Amino acid sequence: MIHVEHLSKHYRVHEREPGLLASLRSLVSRSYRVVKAVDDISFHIPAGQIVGFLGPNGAGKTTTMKVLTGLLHPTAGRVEVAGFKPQEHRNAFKRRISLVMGQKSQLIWDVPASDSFLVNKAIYEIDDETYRKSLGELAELLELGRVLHKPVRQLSLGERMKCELAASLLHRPDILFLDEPTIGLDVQMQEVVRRFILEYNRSVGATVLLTSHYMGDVTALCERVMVIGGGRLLYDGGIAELVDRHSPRKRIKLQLAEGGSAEAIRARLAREPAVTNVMLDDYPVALFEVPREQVSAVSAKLLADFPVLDLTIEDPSMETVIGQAFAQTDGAGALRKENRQEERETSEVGRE
Ligand SMILES: Nc1ncnc2c1ncn2[C@@H]1O[C@H](COP(=O)(O)OP(=O)(O)OP(=O)(O)O)[C@@H](O)[C@H]1O
Repeated sequence: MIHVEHLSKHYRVHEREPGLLASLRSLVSRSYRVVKAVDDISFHIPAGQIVGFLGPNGAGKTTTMKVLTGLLHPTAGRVEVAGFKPQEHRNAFKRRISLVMGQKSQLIWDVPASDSFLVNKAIYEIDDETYRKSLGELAELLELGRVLHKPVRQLSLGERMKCELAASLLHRPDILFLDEPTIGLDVQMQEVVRRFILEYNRSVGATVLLTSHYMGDVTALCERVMVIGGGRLLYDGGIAELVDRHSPRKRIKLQLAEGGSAEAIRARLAREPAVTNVMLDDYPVALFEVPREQVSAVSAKLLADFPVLDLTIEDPSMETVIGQAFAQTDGAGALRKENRQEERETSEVGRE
C-alpha cells in the first residue's frame, strides 16, 4: 500500500551571522547549509497495518509524512502510496488519504465544527447520502453530540481533537497519516482517540502511519514500529523484538513481608552476580534488574529464601527501550531492519 524506496528530503537553509553588517553582507553573498531531514530511507507498509513511527524531536517523522501525502517533493527516491505518486496531487489520491496533525487545526475557529465539515464535503465532493452516513457514524463513534454545534474556539482540546478526526475522515480515506493525534490530551481522552483509531482501522481496513511521543499509543495500536533518528531508519520491526534487542533485562519487584531488614535482602541480592540496579528506598518493596534468561532462576531462589507477598516482573518502559535503541546505534545511523525487502533501483524524482 505504501512503498518508499531510498527516500531523501533535504532542506537548503540560508545561514547568516548575527549583526547588521552580516545582514548587509548576506544581501550580496548568501551561504547555505543542507539539512538532511530524511536521509535514504526505505520501507513498505501493507494494506490495513497500523505502524508506529517513532523518533526524537527533529528526527524526520513529519517531513516523511509530508512527502507521503504530497505536501513536499522528495529530493531523491521513489514514493508510491495506493498506486499513486503523491507529488502528482491527483484528486483520486487525495480522496484515499488523510493527514491529521495534532498540533495544527483544520477547523475554522469562530464557527461550529459542523460548518467546517460542510467545507470538507464540498472539497472532497462527498454526495449527500454518503456525507449523512459518514457523519452519523463518526459522530456516534466519537460521541460528538452537541460538541458539533459549538464554535470551535469554545471546545476543549479533547473535543476539538475529536472534531479534527471527524473532519479528516468524512471522505472515508483508507490511508491515515496521524502526526501526534493525542498530543496534550488527558489520559482518558487519549484512550478514546486510541479506541477510535482501532475501530476505524477495523471497519474501513485502513492503513495507518502514526507518530506519537506517548508510548501508550504505540503499545495499544501498533504491532510494528519504525524508529527514525537523524533522518535514518534505525529499526523496523515488531515491538516485542525491539524490546528484546534493546533491553535484554527485566525489572523484578518484590513485595516482602514486614519483619526482615533492607540490609538482609541487600546482602542476599549481592550474592547474585546477575542482579543489578537494586533499589530499596521503599522497603519492604525491593526493585532490581536481571537478564531476561535468568528471571525465573533468580526469582525462584529469592522466593525460597525470603517471605515474599508479591512478585511482579516488568519490561522496561518503551521510553527506556527507544532511548537504548538510540544509544546503541552507531553514529552513522545503521539500518537495523527486521523485514527488509529486496532493494530496487531508484530514480531521482525530487526537486528542492
Ligand atoms: N521547512 C524546513 N526548512 C528547513 N529545515 C526544516 C524544515 N522543516 C523541518 N526541518 C528540519 O528537518 C529536520 C526534521 O524535521 P521534522 O519536522 O521532520 O522532525 P520530526 O521528527 O517530525 O520532529 P518532531 O517530533 O519535533 O515533530 C529537523 O532538523 C528540522 O529542523
